[in-house]
Parts: sequence; C-alpha cells; structure tokens
Amino acid sequence: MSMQILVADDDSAIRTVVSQALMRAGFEVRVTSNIATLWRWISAGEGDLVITDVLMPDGNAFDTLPRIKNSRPDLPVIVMSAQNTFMTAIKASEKGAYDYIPKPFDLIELVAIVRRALSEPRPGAQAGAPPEELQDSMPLVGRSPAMQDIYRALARMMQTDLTVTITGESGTGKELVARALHDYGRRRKGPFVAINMAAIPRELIESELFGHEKGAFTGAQARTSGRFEQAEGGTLFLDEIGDMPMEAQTRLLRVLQQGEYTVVGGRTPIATDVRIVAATNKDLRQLISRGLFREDLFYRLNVVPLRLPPMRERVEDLADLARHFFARAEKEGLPRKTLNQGALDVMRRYSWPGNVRELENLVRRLSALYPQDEITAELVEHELSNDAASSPAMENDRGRPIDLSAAVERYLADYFASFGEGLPPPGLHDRILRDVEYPLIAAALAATRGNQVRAAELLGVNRNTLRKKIRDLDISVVRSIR
Ligand SMILES: Nc1ncnc2c1ncn2[C@@H]1O[C@H](COP(=O)(O)OP(=O)(O)OP(=O)(O)O)[C@@H](O)[C@H]1O
Repeated sequence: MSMQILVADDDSAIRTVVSQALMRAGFEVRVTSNIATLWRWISAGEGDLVITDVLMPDGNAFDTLPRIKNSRPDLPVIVMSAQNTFMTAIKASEKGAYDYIPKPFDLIELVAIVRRALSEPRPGAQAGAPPEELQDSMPLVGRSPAMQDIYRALARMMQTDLTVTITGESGTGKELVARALHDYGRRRKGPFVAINMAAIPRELIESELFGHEKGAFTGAQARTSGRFEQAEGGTLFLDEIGDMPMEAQTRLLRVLQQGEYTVVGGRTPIATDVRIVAATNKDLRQLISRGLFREDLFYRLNVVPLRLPPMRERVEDLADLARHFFARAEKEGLPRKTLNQGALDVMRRYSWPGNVRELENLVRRLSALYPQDEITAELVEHELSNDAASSPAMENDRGRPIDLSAAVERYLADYFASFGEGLPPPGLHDRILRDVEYPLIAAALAATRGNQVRAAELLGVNRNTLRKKIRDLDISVVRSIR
C-alpha cells in the first residue's frame, strides 16, 4: 500500500508541483490550501507524513504543530517557509517538525527528505518547551542559501549533544554559532564556557582545561578547577582547537572516548557531562599530516562538521547584516543611518578579508564618524580603502593582527618594490604617518562614540591637538546622542 502525504499550502502552484513530484515518486497525495482541513485530516488519522507551509490564510502552522505532536507524535511534519531566517529553522525544530525546508526548494531534495522521514523509526514527540524569552531575538542574521544550510544543520543539532566542529575564516561567526547551539539547545540552562587555545600560553592549556592539584607544578599553590569543571552540565567551546598542544589533545581524546578526565597532577578520574563545540580557522587535515594534530581526536571532534562560508561567498547577506549592525549602533545611541544602492554595490564587490567582523566594524565607523543619514558609495569606498591599505599585511596565519611595525615594514617593502629601480615621490614620512594616524584617530572616535574629550584621553593627546588632527586629516565626527 502506498504511503499518503498531506500537503498544505495556500499557493496553488506550489501544491501542484509538490503533489506532481510526490505522485511521480509513488506516493498518494492530498492537498489543501488551509490549516483547518489539514487538521481535520490529521485528527481523523489520515496521512503518513505532512508537508506544510508556515503562513496560511487561517493561521500559522507553528501554532498547530504542538497539537499535531500531541495527537499523533509519530507523524513526521516537514515545514516549508519563505521566511528563511534562523528563527524559522529553530522554531520548526523546537515545535517538533521533522525538517524545515526554505523556499524556493529543490523538488528532488524534497522527495529525498520525505523518503528519509518515512523510512526512519520515529522517536516520538520531541521534548522541551521553546525558550520563550529567546523567541524574538535573532542571533544569526542572513538568508543566503549558504546560511540556510547552516540554520537547518543547527536546528537538527539543537536537540542533540553531538560534538560539533565549526570551521571558517576569522570573523565568519564561529563563536556566535557555538553560542546559538548552546542558547537554543537542550543545555541552555547550563553554563557556556569558552576557551581560546591561541590566547593562552601553551604550557598552561592543560591545567586551564582540566584544572590542577596543589603542587602539580611550580607555582601551583592550590587546587584549581578547570574549564571542564566550570562547564559541567553545559557547553565547552574550544576555540582555535588547531593550537591545542599534543598532551592536552590526548587528555581531550580520553574525555570524548570515556567521558572522564584527570586533573593535572591528579589520579582519580572525574566523570564529566559537557558538550564540546570546537572551532578552527586552520585546516586540521593539514595539521594531521604535519604531525601536529591527532587523527583519532579529529574524527571524534568532527562528528558534525559545520563550515561557515566567508563573507565573499554570501554577498546576498550584506544588506541584512549591515541593517542589523546599523540598528545595533542606533540602540547604542548613535544616529540612524541607511545605505543607498551605490554603497551596497561597492560592498558587494569588496572581498571582506575580515568577514562579518570587518563589516561590523565598518558599520560602526560609518555610524560614528559621518553626519550624513544616507551612506553613499564614496563614503564606503573611502572607509574600505583605509581598511584595504593595511589589512592584507596585518594578519598572520592565525588570522590575528600581527605586530604593527612588522606590518608597516612589510607594507613599505611592497611599496618600494612597486617603484622598481626608482624612488617613491618625496614626502613619504608625512604620507605614511597620515595613513597610520587616520585609522588610529578614527578608531578612537568610534570607540568613544565621537566623544572628543574621551577620545583625546584614550589617545593620550591634548584635546586641541586632537581637534587639529581631525581637521587636518579631514575626519568627520558626529557626537552620539547619549
Ligand atoms: N550571521 C551573523 N549575524 C550577526 N552577526 C554576526 C554573524 N556572523 C558574525 N557576526 C558578528 O561578527 C563578529 C565576529 O564573529 P565571531 O567572533 O563569532 O567570529 P569567529 O569566526 O569566531 O572569529 P575568530 O575566528 O576571529 O575568533 C561578532 O561580533 C559576531 O557577533
């Protein structure tokens, strides 16, 4: 007997293509344009699977999902929506949908999901009420296909404790995703503890992570707890995992294999209940081949790999992200700004080596430094050229800014080389100092929201000197209202 699929969508074109595709795949299909009919069928025990749109003329499918889950916990429901945001994916998962499919979708993929849903044993009703207080906040912004994939993957992982490894260039949002996994997952009531392997001296990493007994090493004057202990019952975010020393890797592997560890200098194994989320901007496979990362640990960590795409692969998200950051700046008391089309075009053509973080900083500068309400292409070009002049030389292989004079040295070597046998035009000293001074003063003003008294204090220069420099360097300043 063929399986019956119930399809609900108020768009007749969608009903037609979906039902044709399903019938071709051998399913029996019933279609409706409203929730009332869908609910009537479901409560009468009809259908083996449901595909429904979210917004319908007579209601919202999310409001009906709990009822469906109550009366028929084993009935898989696939939710389709054109509102392709993080919250839609999360809501679908929290309300117990089997899967969420952003519109427009691929029919082949839809049929594949239907087959998978029908062949899997159903675990029954999903547990856990949605976290009401988090319903309206939107931690992750962007509706590009690349981000859709991330949202769906996250929604599936929310209800699990699987170990996740997030890869992506610096500033792509790895830490934000790790937090979202925690805040919307079933450990949200527990602690979220983050530790960055690249930020701690290597010899201290093991004791930071696992704690140490009194006298475990010189200077260990008392027993201290490690991050594992602090994260008990919650999530431990291991940032820059590629920088983890070998001995710590071995201890971590044991946690993942046996669910226990020993503190440095201790003997008794301690059981632990911590979800691990790791992140890296390095290629771990390459580190493995160079003998710097344990392969067995890699496989344990990489249970669910998540790759965050760089900004340049999701330019569709620029407008949403910029609007989000401008709105945030406004909340902080800076004047309201909008980008015009030309400005957006310039941003779409830019390569964003610093990814979302670079965009966030750009928006902050644009909000703080310019009086115009509408941001134009020229302003964006001006700010980006200041960024681009320095950024390629400014990052080492960890994606962190390196020593400023080393960066200037590298910049100058390239600069001189570009004149071949000849010399650059005279006046180099002033030009270079100006190039350093401009971003320095702009950053100080942005950080103090345009408050010149505080900016002068921060820079350690006299207020009149700052005023003169702002004039000479032609920096526009707006005071924030707060
Ligand atoms: N999709 C997004 N929506 C909103 N804000 C974002 C998004 N992605 C990143 N951000 C913001 O961009 C900044 C950089 O993100 P985050 O620190 O998570 O990046 P990261 O990949 O962990 O960087 P690093 O590797 O340098 O530590 C943060 O301020 C974060 O809030």
